[in-house]
Amino acid sequence: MSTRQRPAIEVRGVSRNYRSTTALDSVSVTFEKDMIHGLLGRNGAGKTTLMSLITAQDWPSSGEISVFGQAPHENEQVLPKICFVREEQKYIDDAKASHAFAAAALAFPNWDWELAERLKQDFKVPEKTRIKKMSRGQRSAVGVIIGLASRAEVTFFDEPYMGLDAVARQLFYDRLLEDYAENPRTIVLSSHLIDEVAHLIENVVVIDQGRILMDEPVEELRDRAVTLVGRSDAVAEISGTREVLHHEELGRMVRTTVLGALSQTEKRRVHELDLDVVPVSLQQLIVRMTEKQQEAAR
Ligand SMILES: Nc1ncnc2c1ncn2[C@@H]1O[C@H](COP(=O)(O)OP(=O)(O)OP(=O)(O)O)[C@@H](O)[C@H]1O
Repeated sequence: MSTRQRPAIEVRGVSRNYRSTTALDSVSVTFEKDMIHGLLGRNGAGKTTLMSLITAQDWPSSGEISVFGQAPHENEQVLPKICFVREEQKYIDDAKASHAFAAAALAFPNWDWELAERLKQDFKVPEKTRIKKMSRGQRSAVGVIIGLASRAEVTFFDEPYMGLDAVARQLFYDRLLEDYAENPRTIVLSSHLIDEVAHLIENVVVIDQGRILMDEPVEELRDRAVTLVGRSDAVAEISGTREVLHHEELGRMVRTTVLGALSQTEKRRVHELDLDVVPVSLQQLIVRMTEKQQEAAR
């Protein structure tokens, strides 16, 4: 028998049709337990729809979803384990941050007040302002705090950085990693800022026009390409006939990203030629791999 544990989330053949739009087209994907997954895709790709279905805020037109082996819809055993942080979260009319946190504390059994208080200071969330009157960034901070302090076994962050400035975004990434290290759980983060979340995510799911285009561990993805920096003739010797994903010229120096890992012989040659091998930009890699998949599907 396999020792592999069952994924936290299983989506099988799920479609969601709106009148004239197929937001999800027979999607099958799993999200492993205790991992940070990146759910990436262009505007309108179907990310929010997929997250809404898994978190039982919407019903699929067809297909099956299970979270910890159970259908999440109207399931009181599963729903307290799921937290969904999204921009257009509705709060009761006069709610202040403290009211939203109190409601979350009731909804999520693992809620941590100490963490919520600390994050409230970190993000400088105003005490007395009603959420309705808060700035976009302050409202995002309230959502992020609920997502982290709920310590839900499955947490979805749908582009949580909307309106957050660079400092607040970094704070969110840092606090997420710190808390995840101490309390591993299943986190799905949707984002357009691929390079910004690249160091956080362990697995990448790319969705496009309602279909899954890629589902792969980040480490494996990174090994698919290499970026070489150095003299143009030396880089050209190694890049040879490989497919170039990206190329920049900086005077006599070039920076080229090519598909395919380096062989041992090539690695030695790279050293002799005094070339630098730098980590690949996940954004470039995903954009190019996605284009290739789309070309192949045509
Ligand atoms: N309630 C709805 N009624 C009609 N069409 C909808 C509805 N919700 C989503 N759609 C459509 O379904 C598709 C997927 O939308 P979705 O919000 O899931 O995309 P997304 O990947 O989250 O996009 P973004 O990155 O722009 O937020 C889009 O074409 C969208 O217009």
